Amino acid sequence: MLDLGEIREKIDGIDKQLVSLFEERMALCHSVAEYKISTGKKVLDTERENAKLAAITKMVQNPENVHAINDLFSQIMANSRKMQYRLLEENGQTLREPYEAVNEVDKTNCKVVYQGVPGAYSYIAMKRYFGENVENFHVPTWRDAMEAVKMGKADYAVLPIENSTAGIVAGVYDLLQEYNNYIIAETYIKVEHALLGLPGTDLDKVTTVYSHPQGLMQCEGFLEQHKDWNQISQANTAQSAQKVLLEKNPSHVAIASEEAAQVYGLEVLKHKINDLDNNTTRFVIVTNTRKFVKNAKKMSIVFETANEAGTLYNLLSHIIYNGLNMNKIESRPIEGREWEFRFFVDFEGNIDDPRVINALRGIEEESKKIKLLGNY
Ligand SMILES: O=C(O)C(=O)C[C@]1(C(=O)O)C=C[C@@H](O)C=C1
Repeated sequence: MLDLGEIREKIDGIDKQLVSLFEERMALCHSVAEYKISTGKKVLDTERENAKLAAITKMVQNPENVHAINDLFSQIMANSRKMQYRLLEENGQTLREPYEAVNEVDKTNCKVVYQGVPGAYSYIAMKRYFGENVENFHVPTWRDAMEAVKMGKADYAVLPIENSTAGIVAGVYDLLQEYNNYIIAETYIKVEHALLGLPGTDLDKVTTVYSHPQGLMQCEGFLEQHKDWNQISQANTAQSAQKVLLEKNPSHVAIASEEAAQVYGLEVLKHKINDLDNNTTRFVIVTNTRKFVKNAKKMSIVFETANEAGTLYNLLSHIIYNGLNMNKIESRPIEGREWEFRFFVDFEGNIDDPRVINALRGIEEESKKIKLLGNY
């Protein structure tokens, strides 16, 4: 019977040599970094890495180890690159673009744009974030809102980005990628649908209910009790409320927010008729300059990868290596390129934190394209 203690002692001896050799290798990579700092040569040299892996594969004696050794050396070189990026940044060779640090979002002297009509959830998000009296206007589409911010017609846009039950608002993700507008803040609004009607509406006489398809779906349980009602979809919930007001027909009702009842002078016939209690929408506040609040804690980036095995894993490794907590990843197809994707990633961190700087540097160097969407 082999003695475990003895075997472990041998393993310890080998590990000692591995550590010492690894440190020797890293010291050489420091010199490589110095060379690259003075010559401007790129850190990632895929040709050299591939040649290295091929050479190493040839040295392996037991074929069983080929895969593991390739994996090991890929990791060793990845660590070498991460160390080199840190040195480059420390030597002032930064790829960072300047930004303006502000203490807080100026909510008083600004004009805000939102998509939809008064009483819509974007309207509610705007009022809750900027206050009741904020100067504002509304536009028909999210793109119009982005455009208004880009052209300086509004200082900020309020856009829905995800809902806790329905998932992401893909169109807004795509616009964030397309425009050079930046997220400066976010706000969460609990979606609470109410049943609205003309003052004095008799529920027994209702024939028709209007709402956005999501609104109808989210109140399925309530509508089950009124199977005889005609459910008619509208472009948004607030518009449904407006329709009830304009039609002046007491047998027509709408599912919308209580704010919409206020805006359109309707009566709340039933409060909180949504099936789930935890239905929340996250909104982002977007502006047209690279302006971030000083104590910002969340980074949002988007990057594109080559369609090759392991690229996403390698890019995310920069976030993990730097000890940053990644809390979201979404992929969206790249227009005009079949089966190629860009990835939207959120992680915790501030743009001035050296760990964030190092992670962004690594992704910038090793992805096809990266864009900072915001730090908020
Ligand atoms: O030889 C280089 O150019 C290095 O930077 C060293 C090294 C390595 O660790 O072996 C690291 C990164 C490059 O992609 C290739 C190789």
